[in-house]
Amino acid sequence: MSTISSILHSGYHHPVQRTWQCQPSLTKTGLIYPIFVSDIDHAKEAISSLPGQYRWGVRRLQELLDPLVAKGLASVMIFGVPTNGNKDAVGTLADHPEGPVIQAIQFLRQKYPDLHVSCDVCLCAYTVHGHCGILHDDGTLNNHQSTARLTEVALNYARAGAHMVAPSDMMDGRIGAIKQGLLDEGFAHRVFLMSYSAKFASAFYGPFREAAQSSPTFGDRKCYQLPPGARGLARRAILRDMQEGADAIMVKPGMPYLDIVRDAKELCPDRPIAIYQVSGEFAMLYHAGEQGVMDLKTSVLESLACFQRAGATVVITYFTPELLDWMEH
Ligand SMILES: NCc1[nH]cc(CCC(=O)O)c1CC(=O)O
Ligand SMILES: [Zn+2]
Ligand SMILES: [Zn+2]
Repeated sequence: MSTISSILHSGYHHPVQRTWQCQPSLTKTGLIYPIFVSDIDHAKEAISSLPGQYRWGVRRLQELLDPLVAKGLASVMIFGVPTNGNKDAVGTLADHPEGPVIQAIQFLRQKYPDLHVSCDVCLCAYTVHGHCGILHDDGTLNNHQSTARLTEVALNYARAGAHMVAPSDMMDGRIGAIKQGLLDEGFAHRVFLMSYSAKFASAFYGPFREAAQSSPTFGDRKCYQLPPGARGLARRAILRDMQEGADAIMVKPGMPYLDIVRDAKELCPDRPIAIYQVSGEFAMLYHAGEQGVMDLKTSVLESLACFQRAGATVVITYFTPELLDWMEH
């Protein structure tokens, strides 16, 4: 015989009651769509590792975005993809006035007045060696020079009109340096700083590196991205970035790291918490759906519900176009 307190099912028998048991649901403004922008103006190159995603030339971005904006797309995150010949030691093309990112910011701001335009800030897609910062001659990271260069890049994105900069490089001290730069240049009141605070050295970035052509030519990123099992380092990085002036904290990848999202929410209860459902997660769900192993819509919506349950308020996902069809608000 069950006791009164053992009865749970009556609390969620009806669909309305089920909504009462859940976090307030995420709406379309909580989604950020990552887009790859090529330095070839008229490009539309399929990315084989990310089915359905393309490297877009600035001149063709409208083809991608007109229908999505009509469905309620609120926010994009720009990733520049320069052709290999243009890469150098300091990532000049990251913020060159004719480069893909600055061109895309200017185009999007002028074409879509209500669109929230954000930029990933990193050097790996623009350096010859494919690392996220500037290197010493012996191949180790020059944290000081890297931070200065990343600050310059973030400020140039702000000057071009970006509403948000999101540094993914993982150099020590870059959040403080960028915040100070934004303050000094008078941008701090209109440019939002989202830190990739808890970014782990993950195999789940594999498909992205093909998309952005940003694989390191030697070594790996384990010296500047967190070891997957390192909860303590993640918590310290979250607290540090909050103290250095991050307006929001991001956790990346998403699904295997939901405990870290919960940690971020508890450490920073008054800031938006973002989660990046990365390229490898997209690929897993996509291929499972395609093979009929799982239903794509159901599993993607479930991942979203779980991100929210863990404490996320913003979700960066390649499924944004589908979600705009699947979500009602
Ligand atoms: N620093 C660049 C960057 N920004 C976002 C991702 C990964 C995104 C994804 O996998 O979808 C990466 C790759 C990396 O750090 O290796
Ligand atoms: Zn990088
Ligand atoms: Zn090392």
